[in-house]
Amino acid sequence: MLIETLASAGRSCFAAASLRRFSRSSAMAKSKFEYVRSFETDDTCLRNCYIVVRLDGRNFHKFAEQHQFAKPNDDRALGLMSRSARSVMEELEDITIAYGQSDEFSFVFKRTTTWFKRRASKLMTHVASQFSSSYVFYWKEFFGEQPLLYPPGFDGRVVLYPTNHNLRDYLSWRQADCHINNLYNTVFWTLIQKGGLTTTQAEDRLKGTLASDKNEILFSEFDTNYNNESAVHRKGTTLIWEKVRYSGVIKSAQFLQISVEDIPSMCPTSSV
Ligand SMILES: Nc1nc2c(ncn2[C@@H]2O[C@H](COP(=O)(O)OP(=O)(O)OP(=O)(O)O)[C@@H](O)[C@H]2O)c(=O)[nH]1
Ligand SMILES: [Mg+2]
Ligand SMILES: [Mg+2]
Repeated sequence: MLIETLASAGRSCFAAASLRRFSRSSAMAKSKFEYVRSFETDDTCLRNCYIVVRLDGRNFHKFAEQHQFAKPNDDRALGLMSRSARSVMEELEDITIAYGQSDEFSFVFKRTTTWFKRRASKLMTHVASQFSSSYVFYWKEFFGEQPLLYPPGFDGRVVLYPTNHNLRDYLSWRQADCHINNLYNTVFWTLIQKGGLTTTQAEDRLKGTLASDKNEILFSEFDTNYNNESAVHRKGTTLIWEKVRYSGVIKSAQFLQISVEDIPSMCPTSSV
């Protein structure tokens, strides 16, 4: 077996290395292979910037179909995304805000974080792996006996924002994306599920319509006021730490689920 061969080779290397330790000075301890380290590139994130890691589900269009997600929004899937994001915030240091919608979640690290020496690849991979393993770990809590058919994956990217204004605009941008998609999807699926249209007919009906037209279709044809739809569906989910007092000492310990617009009033401007 290849694995066994490598393992026994590893053991004899180790024995040889131990012997050499007695015969060579510590200055000589570096192996001739050490130079390969210099191939690693420096990916330290610029100081003073907010580090944002955004994850997005890989091919979730297919994943949602195969796991029969409700259309346009599946509360089990959204709950599982938020639960996984909570696990990331609990396990990893210095994340102050997380914002999620659909199959994506953004995590905002403190400006001053020195976690993993601000190395982008370390931060991103820790967030992605903690999130992915939590998604699988907590699956049953949200989907019960419905089986997870294959392991889901999430891609990650790191973006730096130098000012509070930029960070707020970033979060507003993701929330605007949520709003635009959700309004479209809500009307689209209403036309199909309640109006009896085919997907092609619904697409044609919505071609070139503005937000006001979509609101009007919902209101006049289906007696639905879009503003009364669930806030989580319209605005996404924001997780922040809530400061709570334990015997006189203030600690950040609980999660609040709030709307992005409420962030400025909940956090001091120096940190957001
Ligand atoms: N039915 C349903 N589908 C969902 C829900 N949340 C996410 N999705 C699906 O997930 C997709 C996410 O979109 P994208 O991230 O742009 O596309 P993707 O298929 O994941 O492709 P890549 O991200 O490029 O890998 C949506 O288009 C939906 O098909 C949900 O609550 N219900
Ligand atoms: Mg995706
Ligand atoms: Mg997405």
